[in-house]
Amino acid sequence: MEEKQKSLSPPPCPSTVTVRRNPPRKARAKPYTTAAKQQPLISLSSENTHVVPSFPIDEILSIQIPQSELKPSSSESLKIFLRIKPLKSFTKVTTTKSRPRNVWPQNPSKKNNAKENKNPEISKKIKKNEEACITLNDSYSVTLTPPQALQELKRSKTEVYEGFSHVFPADCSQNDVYDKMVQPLLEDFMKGKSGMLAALGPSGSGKTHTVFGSLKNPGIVPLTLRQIFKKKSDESSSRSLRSFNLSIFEICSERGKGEKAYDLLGGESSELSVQQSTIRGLKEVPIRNLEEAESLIGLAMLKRATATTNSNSQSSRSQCIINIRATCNGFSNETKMQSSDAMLTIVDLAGAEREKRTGNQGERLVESNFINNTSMVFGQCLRSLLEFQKNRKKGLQKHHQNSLLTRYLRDYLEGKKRMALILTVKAGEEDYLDTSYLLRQASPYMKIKFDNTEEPCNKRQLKTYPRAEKNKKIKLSAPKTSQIEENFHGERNQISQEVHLQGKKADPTDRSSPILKQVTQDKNEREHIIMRNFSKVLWNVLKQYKEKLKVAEGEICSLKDSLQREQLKSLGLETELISFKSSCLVDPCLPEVEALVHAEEQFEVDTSLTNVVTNVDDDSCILIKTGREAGTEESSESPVPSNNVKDAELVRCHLSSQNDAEPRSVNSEENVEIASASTHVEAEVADFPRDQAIQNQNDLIPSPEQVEVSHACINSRMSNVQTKSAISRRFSDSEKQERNRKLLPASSKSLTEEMDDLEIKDNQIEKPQVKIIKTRVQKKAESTQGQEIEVPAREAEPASTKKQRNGQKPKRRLQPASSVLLTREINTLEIEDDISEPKGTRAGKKTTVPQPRSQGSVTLLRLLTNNLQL
Ligand SMILES: Nc1ncnc2c1ncn2[C@@H]1O[C@H](COP(=O)(O)OP(=O)(O)OP(=O)(O)O)[C@@H](O)[C@H]1O
Repeated sequence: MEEKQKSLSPPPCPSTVTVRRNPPRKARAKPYTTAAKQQPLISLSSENTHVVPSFPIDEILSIQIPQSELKPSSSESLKIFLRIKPLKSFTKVTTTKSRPRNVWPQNPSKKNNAKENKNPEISKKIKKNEEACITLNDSYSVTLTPPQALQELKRSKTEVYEGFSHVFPADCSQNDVYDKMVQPLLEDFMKGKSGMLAALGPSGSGKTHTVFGSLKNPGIVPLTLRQIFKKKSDESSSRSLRSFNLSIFEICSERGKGEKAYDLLGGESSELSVQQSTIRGLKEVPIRNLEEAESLIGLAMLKRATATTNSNSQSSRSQCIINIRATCNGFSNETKMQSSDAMLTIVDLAGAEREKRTGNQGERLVESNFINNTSMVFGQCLRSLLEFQKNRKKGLQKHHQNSLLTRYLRDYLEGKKRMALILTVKAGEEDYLDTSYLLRQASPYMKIKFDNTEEPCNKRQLKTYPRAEKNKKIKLSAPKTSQIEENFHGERNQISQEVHLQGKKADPTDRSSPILKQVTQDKNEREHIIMRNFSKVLWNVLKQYKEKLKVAEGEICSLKDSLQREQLKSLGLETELISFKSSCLVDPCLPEVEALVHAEEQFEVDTSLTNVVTNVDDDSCILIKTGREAGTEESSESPVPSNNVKDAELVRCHLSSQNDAEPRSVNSEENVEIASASTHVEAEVADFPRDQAIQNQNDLIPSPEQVEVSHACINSRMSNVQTKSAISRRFSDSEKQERNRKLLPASSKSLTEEMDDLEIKDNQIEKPQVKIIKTRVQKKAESTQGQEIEVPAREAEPASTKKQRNGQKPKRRLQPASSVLLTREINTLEIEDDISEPKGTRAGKKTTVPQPRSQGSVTLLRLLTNNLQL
């Protein structure tokens, strides 16, 4: 009972505070944990009656139960060992470099002592290098302490790595490693179980040394071979039938392009074909004894790619894989060995290296990239397997596809076969980062240890600043006013409490307090920021609206443009409609004109030539009338109704354009109309026999009534002119031309050549009717042949003009504005010139001989001139 009570001593009080940053992992083996924790509880209950003993530090150290709990079980497929490289070797390298050539090797310790005496700086340096960053806690855990420089920067903390199968201290031997790490695997291998051994660590940390060793200190491979053949020799006595084969190959990168495998026991063409995880063509050399095996190993090492780097004078530049295959040819009753083959794989990985440290360049740099990449992938696979071992529910994350090595070792990295991994680390301070990186990646467990006494103060300092963080939260979460107030009051209370704690009496309502002032200022600043942000948002919204308005204005402008275009189109259509109407107005008149002409013929036959002239005058707006045919006689006896006379007049104007060949300059549309009208009258009058005109000269003197009628006719003509001018104002030049082709044929005299061409077309259209008229007029001319008398133009001045000169004004004096222009145009006309001016070629078609202007036309012109003058 006493022994039991002694063993159930009170729980130890730790000398240092260890804070676990990461929460306790569920994957940790719980049976150990619970057992370890239950034990102190029991002891507490049992020790209530006893006197509290003195603080048992020794016992604490002996009760490292958690360490034993982290010891992985032998059933786990992955075991991780740690080997610390002695610092001495690093010092040795340093001294070797400083050793002059052509000098025999000396005792290093003596040499160092001598140097220390000579140069104290060097001794300091060596001493400094001798300071280790890693210390062994026990056989399963180590503590990694950052260098002082990093500690000051607070970039790193002391880390405790635990859960290793075994930690080999710096002074351990190769045999220790073999015994603890290789022996169990070899035993299983000899029983027919495959297994793998791998060395992982930064460059120059002793992987190759651990795996191969030297002649003096043979490593895993030679020791294993020795053991194998030793066992074989033992078994040979017991008639065991087993054979072993050896194959060695390396995986390296070819100029950084890809991974390639080379057979280190093959001939010259040693490159191997790689298909996924299978390597084909690998030569397996049977090994019958240790000597053969060692020689093969030596041969392979010579072939293996190595190079000198800053970290290692003979650095491995490839991943080296050694396979020892055991083939069982029979069944041993003693060992119960299985008949299947077993493979023992030993891997010497190339060491990861930092570029800065190695100073690699060119090909070396490419190699180191490949090595680092492979090491990283291997480390990822390892980490996944470790996590999977802790918590199998999570599942295994697979990374093996990312490199040939991990693909080849897939079964091991997925935990399907047993694997023992030895991590080699350098213990120097300057190796801290490399070591820390490796241990974080490959150690089973890690703890961060806070032993800095300043931390509580820091935490207290942090505690005093959450106000700023609170403010930020408020700002981001668009707070309500009540929330802000609440926080504000909370802050104020907190501050008052703090002040109270400091021994000062502070009134929360006292705004003069500097702290409260600060709070108020903070609040104001916060409000200011809120308002500023709000105004920014508003400003942005306004900007957006402005842009939208601009877009809308642009649309309005485009719509306006399109509207104007549509209006122009409609105007064009309207113009076409009017022209079409006018053409329709002309065409129906043709039969009426024909009827008029027929009526004229009948009238000619029935009556004398005088009557014919009268009829012609009727048709031409009764400009020339005999006194007998005035008044009611015209309306009753005329075969054509008065309204039709106007239409006929229009047609006649149109037709008479063929006879108009006299070119005249035309200033406006109105002038063209009037000119055409006048020329038309002239042509009409000129077509009649001169003697007839002379005969009727006295009769041609119009009465006042006749003058009125003629005025009415002129006014109606003027109204036509006005409408045309109104139209001309509305339309473009091209439209005017088109319109003139239809409405203003009589202006051919004054039109340009272009219009003359158009007239030709018109002539072609109107030709048949014109011919009829011509033939009839010719008939008239034949009938009155020999009666022609040349009459001077001045003599043929009509009496109506004389009457006008005498002051007799016409009843209707209404004249449109365009008539002013017309008047000017008429005034410019020289009647005398017109009379004497010979007709053009076109006129020649009808009247071959140039004739002076008739008296009637002169009269008409005078009449027009007088009537249009203001
Ligand atoms: N435990 C040790 N005891 C004595 N010397 C060691 C030990 N470990 C390594 N060395 C020495 O350190 C040097 C570098 O070791 P090694 O070549 O094994 O490193 P490495 O990890 O294989 O490097 P790399 O990855 O670059 O190949 C060698 O000269 C080796 O003898």
